[in-house]
Amino acid sequence: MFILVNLKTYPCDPVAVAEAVRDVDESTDARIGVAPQATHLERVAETGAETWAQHVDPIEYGSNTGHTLAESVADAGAVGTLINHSEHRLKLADIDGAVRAASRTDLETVVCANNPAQVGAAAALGPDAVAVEPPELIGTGTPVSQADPEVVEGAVGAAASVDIDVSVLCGAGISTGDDVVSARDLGSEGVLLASGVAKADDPRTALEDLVDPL
Ligand SMILES: O=C(CO)COP(=O)(O)O
Repeated sequence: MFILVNLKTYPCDPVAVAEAVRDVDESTDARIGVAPQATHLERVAETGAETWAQHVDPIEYGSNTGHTLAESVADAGAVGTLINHSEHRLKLADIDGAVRAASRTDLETVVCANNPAQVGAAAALGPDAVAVEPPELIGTGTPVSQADPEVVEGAVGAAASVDIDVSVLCGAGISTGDDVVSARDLGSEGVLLASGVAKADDPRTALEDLVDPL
């Protein structure tokens, strides 16, 4: 299972979380990555944790003030990027452009989607993975794998019917090892989560709990 921790803009210490991600990753068969804010990418990558960007724009080098260039996040040490997170939605053409921008510099891509229909559309753009996250469950602590198992199974089916090589993650409300196991049982190859780690009193313990049953 791939556990990707999105730090959003939560007021946590990104380096401390990254060090916990690095250490817990070494203690488990699961793969763990962390997606800090763009300004923290370099410091996070220097810890040795698998580092992801939260977003890249569908642009090339040039006159793009305020945008995020795939080459720059790769230079900062990121190995992958989220695209089209529910809190950073893009138009379909821009999702396509962002996937291409990431591919230019060999960043792994996870395109987020709200539901199975969007997962099918996202999978058709050729990312490495899609992540289904019902927006109404994000940040609630109610795990998608329990509250809406059909959406996870539907996403797995939708992606497989378009491109069998596109992995499926799920997210929203995931915070325990049991949630991760439920997600796996529904066919998900990983989870995308945020508050369960970023807002935990002790992110390291939260990470250890997440991988414990795997
Ligand atoms: O948006 C999410 C991960 O990208 C999910 O957030 P929560 O884990 O806080 O529900």
